[in-house]
This record gives sequence, structure tokens and C-alpha cells, in this order.
Amino acid sequence: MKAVLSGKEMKEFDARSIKGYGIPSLVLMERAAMAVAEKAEEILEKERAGTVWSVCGFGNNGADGVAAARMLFLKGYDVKIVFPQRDGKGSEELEAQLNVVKRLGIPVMTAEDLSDLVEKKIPAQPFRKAGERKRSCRGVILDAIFGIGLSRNVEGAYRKLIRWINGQEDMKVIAVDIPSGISSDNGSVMGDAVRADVTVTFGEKKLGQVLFPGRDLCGHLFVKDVGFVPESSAEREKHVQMLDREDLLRIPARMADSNKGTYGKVLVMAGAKNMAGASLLSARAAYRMGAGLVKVFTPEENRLIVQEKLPEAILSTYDTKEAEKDPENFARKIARETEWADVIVLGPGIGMEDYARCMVENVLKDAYVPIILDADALNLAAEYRELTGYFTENIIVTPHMKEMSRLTGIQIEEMKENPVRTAREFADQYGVVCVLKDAATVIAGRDGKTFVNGSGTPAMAKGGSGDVLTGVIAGLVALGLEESDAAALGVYVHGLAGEAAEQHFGVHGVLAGEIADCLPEVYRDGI
Ligand SMILES: NC(=O)C1=CN([C@@H]2O[C@H](COP(=O)(O)OP(=O)(O)OC[C@H]3O[C@@H](n4cnc5c(N)ncnc54)[C@H](OP(=O)(O)O)[C@@H]3O)[C@@H](O)[C@H]2O)[C@@H](O)CC1
Ligand SMILES: [K+]
Repeated sequence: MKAVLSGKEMKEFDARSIKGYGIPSLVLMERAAMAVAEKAEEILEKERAGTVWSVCGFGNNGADGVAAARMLFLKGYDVKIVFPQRDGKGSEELEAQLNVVKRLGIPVMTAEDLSDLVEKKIPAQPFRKAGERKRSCRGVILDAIFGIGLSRNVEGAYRKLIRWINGQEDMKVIAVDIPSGISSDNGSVMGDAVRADVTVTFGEKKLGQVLFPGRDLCGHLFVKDVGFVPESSAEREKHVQMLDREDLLRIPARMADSNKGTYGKVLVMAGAKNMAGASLLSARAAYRMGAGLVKVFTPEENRLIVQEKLPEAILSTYDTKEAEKDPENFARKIARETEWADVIVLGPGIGMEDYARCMVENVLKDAYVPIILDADALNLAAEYRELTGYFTENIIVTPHMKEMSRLTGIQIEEMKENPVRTAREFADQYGVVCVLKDAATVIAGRDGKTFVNGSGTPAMAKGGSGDVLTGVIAGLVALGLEESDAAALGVYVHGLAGEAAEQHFGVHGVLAGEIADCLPEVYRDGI
């Protein structure tokens, strides 16, 4: 698990080393610049190229850029430094770096000196992967205009320079700390932003590098230790966390002396009449994740297909007409089923009929085991607000952006501006675990624990992928993990399984069921 810091937290973190412990700012900067110069040299050697443009702003990000330019100049590369304009007042560190550069005679110019400074916006290139350039590589651009100190939208000469960088098809772009124009707090583009091939960041990851679109614009991200004094583990835990492969070791082992009862009972309440797909995907994923017993509770019409496609599942069916005619009897049936379960998946594909609403209400009212509330159960809660009155600490909600928008009334664009805050506020308001699904899913758990997921691939942007996630989380609860941990680890494992499925079927070809079937590849390697 690694901490991910906001811009403000990062500022406090580096101030702690500089002011708190007396490590000189220029010492940290020298190491930061060296990490950038090393990465640049690696690329220049590989590409057999010799040109370096260091495009710098007037803060310490710019000072890093000037220092790295000096190091590359001393190695014999053809280096030029570019500033947006002549009259900018620089930070103390920048002035110090510029004094050295002047004595060495490294050319320093301004944006106006560039003959091909463009006005028009460079179109996005959705099919170009980071690191791919159209023509052969002539050299490297160091993007050191803004780092974590970006405080407002970019305009004027700054914006022109950003567009100029994006227009250099034959140069590789290394972003110093974070691509200029990206908010380090939430990854949003503030007016315009650099698309980097590589980003070299210092000390800790920033939220702007793990949330989209910043995550995409970083290209390959490298985190370099530059000598900051680390925080205690209690302090680190207060930050947003990101899981890594080591966390797979937290999946409980299977013991020699065990049986199916040892690994928990998952009840999947999913699927509508003649629509069994969601229940099958969820149940299959729960079994693949390691649950001992999985029962599917679904309309009678789905009996044959469930038996045929997943004979390992226990099946319990209900008559939807009867359920509507005699809700009390239906409630008793539901109570018997929920009593059996150690964990419940509630909602995938159940529809919005009255009996579905009755089912959601009864489960929320009477079941005390962890409940993963997804899809139509969430839509029902949005439509019949009184259902949210039953939200308590045993509930994990797994909305995607549209479902979250229905639940909260907040516009999707607004939530995307700060998904961490959106998930956190929802979890705190209702006392639930909130999994806000998106390309970078945010998990807001108990005790203020918040995670951003780093695994996954666009190959998973397909129908049924969310159903699989419910089964993965349920499987982890069945194995014995606490709800917040099961949710965070479940999202991570689900993403890794998606990556494994992409290896087999390509980025366009993955089916949701194949994500479930690739789960064993993930934890087999991890444990
Ligand atoms: N020793 C250390 O601390 C270490 C720091 N390190 C490095 O320092 C970086 C942080 O440096 P930083 O705090 O100086 O901020 P930075 O990103 O350079 O920008 C601030 C400047 O931009 C300006 N500005 C902001 N927005 C603007 C806009 N839209 N349009 C125009 N101007 C705008 C702002 O002006 P102002 O807002 O004051 O008007 C100010 O002049 C960090 O990312 C890392 O690279 C590493 O070397 C490790 C050691
Ligand atoms: K930068």
C-alpha cells in the first residue's frame, strides 16, 4: 500500500523536511533534478538523440528544470532553456539555479523566440499510447512550467508553451513532477495541459497522477526518492492509499484442514425474469474469488439457465407474480435466505418492479451481514429515498458515476472534478463503504480510510464488469476480510483480472465473464 498526496499535503510534506528538519531546499532539488536528468539521458541514449529543451516556469518546478538542463549540458548535450516571458519574478531557488546557468553560458530564451509557437490547440490523439511518437525522436523536452504550485487556469504565454510542447511530434516529453496544467489535487486539466511520455515525480505519488485525465497525461510515471524525511506509519495512513501487489498477500490462505463451510456463504440476489446474466456473473466471480458456497436467488424463469451455466451454484427461485400478490410471504422467504448468508450481493439486474423494491427493503431492514448494494438496488434507493434510511455500516454501495448522480443529485461533471471527496462525503453521511466506480475507482471505507485504485484497463469498460466486481468483493468478505478492506482489495483484484483478460483477448475483445475467469491468475501469482 502506498500513500497518495494532494498538492497541499505534498507541500506540507516537503516543508517538514526543509523547515522541520533543516534539510536545505537546494539539496532536495539537486536530487530531484538528477532523477530527471538520468531519465532524460536514458531516453536520449536509447533514441541516439542529442537535443534537450527545458521549458521552465518561475517557481521551484522551473528551478528543477533549470538544474536538470545544467546537468545534461555538462554531459555534452545540446541544451536550451525556455521561459514563457522575460519579466517573470522567480523563486529564490530559481534565481540560484539561473546564476549557475548564466556562468556556464547555457542559452536561455523566451517563448517569443520560438519560431513555431502555435496558437491552435493540438488535437488529442486517443489512439496514441504514451511513449509512441509518429516520427523518429530528435530529443527530449523537459516540461518544468508548473508542478504542485499550479494555482489557477493557464493562459497567455504559458498556454502557448504548453501547446508548443504538445505539438513537437519528434521530441519525447518528460514532465518534471507532474505535467504542467494538471491539478495535483484531482487530475483535472486547468485550461490546457502537457501530454507527457514520462513523468518523474518526487517522494510520493500525487492524486493528480492517479485520477483521470491527469493519470493518462502523465505517461509512464516514476516515483523517485529525493531524501524527504518519511512520515510515521500513523501519519501515512491519514492520506489516500493505493494498493499494490504486496496487498494480495492479505487474501486469506486456504488451509489444509478446511471444508466449503470454512470459506463463507455468499447469497447473490440478482437477475430479473429471463435475465439471469448478472446473477451468473456475480456468482461465478464469488466462486472464482474463493467463496465456499454461492447461492443464487432469482426468478423461477432463470432456473434452467443458472443450472446449466453454473451448476456449482445453489439455486433458490421465486415467483415474481406471487411475490407481488403476497409480499408478506415473500418477505418471509427472503428472511430465510438472508439468515443463511454470510454476505449478500443485492441488486444486479433485479429491475425496478415492486417486488424488487420489496426485496431491497426487506434485505436492508433485516440482514445484519455485509451487503453489497449494486445497480438496480441503488436505482431503487434513488427512486424511493426512504430506502437510504436503512443504510448502515454493514453496507457496501458500488455505484458508477450515473448511479451516484441519481443517488446524490450531483451532476457527473461535478463529481468527476473531485471523486475522492464525493465518495468520502457519501460514505461519511450514511456510514457505509462507498465504491465510486470509474476509470480510477475511489473506495471510501470506515474510519476515514480512502483508496484510489490503480489497476484495470479500458478493456473492462463493458456490460457485466460491475456484476463481476460485486462477486469479487463478496468473495473476499466470505474469506474473512472486513468490508472496507474487501472493497478496496476487491476493486484492485478485479482490475488486475481485467488486465490479465486483456492479455488473452485484447483491449477490445474481453467479455465480463472472462474477467471472472482470470481471477485465479491474479491471486495465484500474488500469494
Ligand atoms: N525544495 C522543494 O520544495 C522541492 C520542490 N520541488 C519542486 O518544486 C515544485 C513546487 O514548486 P512551487 O511551490 O514553487 O510551485 P510551482 O509548481 O513551481 O509553481 C509555482 C509558480 O507558478 C505560478 N503559477 C501558478 N499557477 C499559475 C498560472 N496558472 N499561471 C501563471 N503562473 C502560475 C506561481 O505564481 P503565483 O501563484 O505566486 O502567482 C509560482 O510562481 C514541485 O512540483 C517540484 O517540482 C522539488 O525540487 C523537490 C524539492
Ligand atoms: K511540470
